[in-house]
Amino acid sequence: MIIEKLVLKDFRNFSSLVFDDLSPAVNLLVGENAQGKTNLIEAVNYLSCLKSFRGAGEAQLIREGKKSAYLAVSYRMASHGGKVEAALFSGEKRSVKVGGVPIRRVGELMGVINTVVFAPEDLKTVKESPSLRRRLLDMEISKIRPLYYADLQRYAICIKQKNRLLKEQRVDDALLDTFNETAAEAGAKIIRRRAKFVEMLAKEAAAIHAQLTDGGERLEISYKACVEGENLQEALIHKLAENREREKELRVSLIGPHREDLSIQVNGRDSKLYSSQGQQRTAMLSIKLACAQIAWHSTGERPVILLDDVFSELDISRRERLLSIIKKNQVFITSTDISGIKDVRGAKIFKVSGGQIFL
Ligand SMILES: Nc1ncnc2c1ncn2[C@@H]1O[C@H](COP(=O)(O)OP(=O)(O)OP(=O)(O)O)[C@@H](O)[C@H]1O
Repeated sequence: MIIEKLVLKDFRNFSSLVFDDLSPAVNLLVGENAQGKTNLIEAVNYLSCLKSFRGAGEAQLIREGKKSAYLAVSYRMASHGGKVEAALFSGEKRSVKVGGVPIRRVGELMGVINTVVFAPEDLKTVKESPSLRRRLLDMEISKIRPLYYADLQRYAICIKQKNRLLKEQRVDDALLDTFNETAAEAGAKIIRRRAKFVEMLAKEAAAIHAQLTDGGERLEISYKACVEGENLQEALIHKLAENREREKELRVSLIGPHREDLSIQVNGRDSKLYSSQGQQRTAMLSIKLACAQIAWHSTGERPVILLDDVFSELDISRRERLLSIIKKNQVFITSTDISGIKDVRGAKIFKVSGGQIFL
């Protein structure tokens, strides 16, 4: 897919922007620090999932001193084109439209615009808590399987209610059984999808990582679920029954996909504990590019790739290998330094300065 036009009004440090001379290949957004480069790719990404990849809330996205912000992208795919727009208001509910029609749930937007973003914050996914690795899986699967998002929501609500019950003085066993049944039903679907996705991810990411490192490093990814086998739902029911007393004693839900993790190993060792910062960054980049490959295979459309400040961390040969991997996608790359990237074939260079763009 190709983003043809981005319109911003009072979004972050952009008061008013119509950005419509985009390249269908590489777009280099170059400028000094704090000029609005990341804000631009944050806006494109926001319209794909209604979340800021920097973890910002809606209030932070609205230009300081203003009460509302507006963002819109027009896109083109092989079969059709369309428009996604969002209006954000301080203290009021946002309004989101796809093709001019308001949507009520985030799930309705999933997969409409597919982007894969890689930003310095992504290093946390390797280094920090399992919840970030689960979030990566869940976001990427939702983009290609919008129904998965509904299963996740159903499961999350169930676990929240179950945890509330487990905190009560006297736990109603019949109610606990009901929650466990719902958790097993939705949980089994989540585990099945995650396991299948990670199987593809492991293969794609290992190949990309070998390419990026010129065969110098080996990346292995795996997902260890709490249950395995043909009938995951039944296995999960049994496991929950086995752990019922322990859950009651500890007053928290311990078993299920909300407690699982993705293992990321470089050269046979846990990347979180043993890899250098550069190795972790390359591992994460390989994982994100693999997600883009999977999205392409699953939907027939190549996602838009958003790379925030990635070049400054890569040596020239890794930059060149990276560009050859993503050369068929539309790409947005932010950088403070034009040297070393100005010769990228087919690239359009935009200067970003003080919330404005110059060609
Ligand atoms: N809600 C907001 N209203 C107005 N300005 C904002 C808002 N949020 C962020 N900014 C400003 O936007 C500017 C640009 O931020 P951005 O992160 O896009 O910079 P950048 O060009 O990517 O810089 P760097 O190269 O340092 O990463 C900053 O000066 C920041 O203070």
